[in-house]
Amino acid sequence: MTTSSKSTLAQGTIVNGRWRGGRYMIQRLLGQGANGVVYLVKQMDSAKLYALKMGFDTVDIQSEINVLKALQRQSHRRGGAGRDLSYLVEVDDYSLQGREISFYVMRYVKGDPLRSFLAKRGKPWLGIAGLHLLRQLRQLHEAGWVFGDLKPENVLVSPYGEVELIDYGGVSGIGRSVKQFTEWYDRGFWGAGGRTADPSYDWFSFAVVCVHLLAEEPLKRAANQLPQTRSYNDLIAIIRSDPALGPYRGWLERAVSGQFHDTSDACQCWRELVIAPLGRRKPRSKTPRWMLGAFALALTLLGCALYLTLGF
Ligand SMILES: Nc1ncnc2c1ncn2[C@@H]1O[C@H](COP(=O)(O)OP(=O)(O)OP(=O)(O)O)[C@@H](O)[C@H]1O
Repeated sequence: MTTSSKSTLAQGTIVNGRWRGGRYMIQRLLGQGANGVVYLVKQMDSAKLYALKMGFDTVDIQSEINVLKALQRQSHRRGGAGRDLSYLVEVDDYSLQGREISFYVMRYVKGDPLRSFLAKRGKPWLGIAGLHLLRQLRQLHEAGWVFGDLKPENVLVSPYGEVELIDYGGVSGIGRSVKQFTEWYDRGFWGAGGRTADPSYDWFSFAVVCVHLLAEEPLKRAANQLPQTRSYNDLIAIIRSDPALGPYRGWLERAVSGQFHDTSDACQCWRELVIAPLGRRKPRSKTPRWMLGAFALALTLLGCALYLTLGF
């Protein structure tokens, strides 16, 4: 049905859906990955903004669409619980110079990739963002799926730390093989287990994402070793010794060794370690006033986000 295209479309191009008649005007390129290209588009009828992904390869994009549709059906059956029903908006084909290109339209997520979010807001915000991310994974796991290709670029974070997973191309049914992964976050790469899709595969990737964001240099050194010397023990050694990982140490060690009962348990443990420091903060002495002000503002923002996230 479809051939692939790696060229990008210019701003102002109208994408006409061949079968469903939807019309979308390209506003700008949002990003391009291995599987496709994603544009910010305006729906012509409603003037609403969406993200539109065109696949390079029909089979890959179709499997992504199938997962999103299955998640939507599951959510319908559960009366709206689970994956947001409004995420997948439309699926269609676009004719371009005699070729058919499959595309889907999804909610436009206004946010920063996890790494830029933390660079802007500060490393302590990993607590909030991580909790939102684990809740998303819990929903997915409870519905019978594993995300698979979890990495910082696939996590978009809103200014208050709410998280949206993007790129469902790596999602697999529990019990199947993980179909798409990225080396550093892959359990097999570290000799820490197989590539069967089970919730612990995502816990492992989530833990390496945290190590990557907080202790990048030692992770890079360990990952760059020869495959025959690189091992799960290198990860454990970093987790046990790197000071930046201190607050998360216990959780990370359990995650890389798959020691949670389920993802609900993983969420609960993470929630506890996010709450714990709140009772321990003391005002500092001899600190310039402007710094106290900035610190108070940052704490207030983090506090508001915590309040909204944890629902005190
Ligand atoms: N719903 C969305 N809202 C906003 N931006 C998005 C959305 N979906 C994707 N993007 C942007 O487009 C980029 C590419 O999207 P995506 O990761 O789905 O492509 P891919 O080809 O599957 O990538 P990969 O090579 O990581 O598999 C993302 O990094 C992100 O910046």
